[in-house]
Amino acid sequence: MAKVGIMGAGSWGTALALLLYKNGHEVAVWSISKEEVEMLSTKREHASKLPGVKIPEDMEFTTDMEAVIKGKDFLVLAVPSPFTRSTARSMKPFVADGQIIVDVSKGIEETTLMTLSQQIEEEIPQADVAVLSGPSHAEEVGRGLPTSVVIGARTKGTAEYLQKMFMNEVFRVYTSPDMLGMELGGSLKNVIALAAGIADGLGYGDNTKAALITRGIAEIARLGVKMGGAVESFTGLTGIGDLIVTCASQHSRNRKAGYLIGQGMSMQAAMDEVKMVVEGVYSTKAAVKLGEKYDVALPIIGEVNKVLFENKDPREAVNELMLRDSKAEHSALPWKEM
Ligand SMILES: NC(=O)C1=CN([C@@H]2O[C@H](COP(=O)(O)OP(=O)(O)OC[C@H]3O[C@@H](n4cnc5c(N)ncnc54)[C@H](OP(=O)(O)O)[C@@H]3O)[C@@H](O)[C@H]2O)C=CC1
Ligand SMILES: O=C(CO)COP(=O)(O)O
Repeated sequence: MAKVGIMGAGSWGTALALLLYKNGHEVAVWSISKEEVEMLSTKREHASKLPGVKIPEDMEFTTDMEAVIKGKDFLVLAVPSPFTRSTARSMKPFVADGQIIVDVSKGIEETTLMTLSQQIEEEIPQADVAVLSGPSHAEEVGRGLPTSVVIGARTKGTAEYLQKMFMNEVFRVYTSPDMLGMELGGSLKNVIALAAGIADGLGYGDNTKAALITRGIAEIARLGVKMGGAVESFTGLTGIGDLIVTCASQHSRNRKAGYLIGQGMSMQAAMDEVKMVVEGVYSTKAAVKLGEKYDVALPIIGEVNKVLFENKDPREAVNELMLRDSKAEHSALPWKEM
């Protein structure tokens, strides 16, 4: 049995707290919000985010960060990506040398273009930082539906230790040394999921969605491989796997926000309506900057950026994608000389 501290009591933090508790670990959860701590401690259910999922009486919720960090075998960081750096900075004084922090959030910092693990390593240099990613909606993990994810870490030892801690008969965990590829896949898929939602909101069909998913992963992999990620991370659970679930699922916040935008809502109104974090909105600008920095064409991401931040009509964005210069799908094989 391990002692685990969870930082963040939103849907993902709570679902993972329950999973680790069921695996026999002792779990304490920190939230920045007094109201959230009070609600979870008394109601023993996250009614708005994980309705119907009971929280055990002996799972502690608190705003006391030090108490949740000190003496824990590992920590799980599950706050929205715009708050990863600030939360890590507040955690730093309490984190022991070599203490493991598993980041489970998905995003890229717009100003520095750093992944979340890079930000945490910068803020808490004494920590052993790992990541968990893959197709895993909290609503389904909370209900114990079969799910597969990947743990990425600097060392095989940490990855395999965490694999053992998280894995059970409905939660299958693979390991990977490619933290960069995993994190790029996890954050960039949210931008494509916004596009898929927009297409749904416009009333487009399955053909459109399949094209967005397929050309979207081509974009993500092109950039990710150029940045040093492994192609297998983009063709695996943390790439195409997470992209499929986010573009297709009724649970996806990014797809839902995109849907509302496709129906005519402004970006801000759509985010307010979703009520939970819509990470793709934050990752879009960072993705555009990464495309420029690494000189990689990102046509779908570029159009999402214009729809979100330049009030471009989504129909016009789709038209432009359809009418780009004609080209070959790929150049993996040479043409035959006739
Ligand atoms: N939900 C999911 O299915 C999955 C989510 N993820 C990722 O996990 C991360 C968290 O998502 P999720 O749990 O859904 O988000 P939620 O919106 O459900 O919850 C976020 C939590 O962070 C808290 N919070 C708000 N502001 C701050 C702050 N300034 N500092 C620290 N904490 C703050 C929120 O408190 P309050 O409620 O008071 O605002 C809430 O407890 C995201 O990066 C997401 O992409 C990854 C896989 C699955
Ligand atoms: O990353 C996720 C599932 O793997 C969650 O996606 P959303 O944030 O769009 O709900």
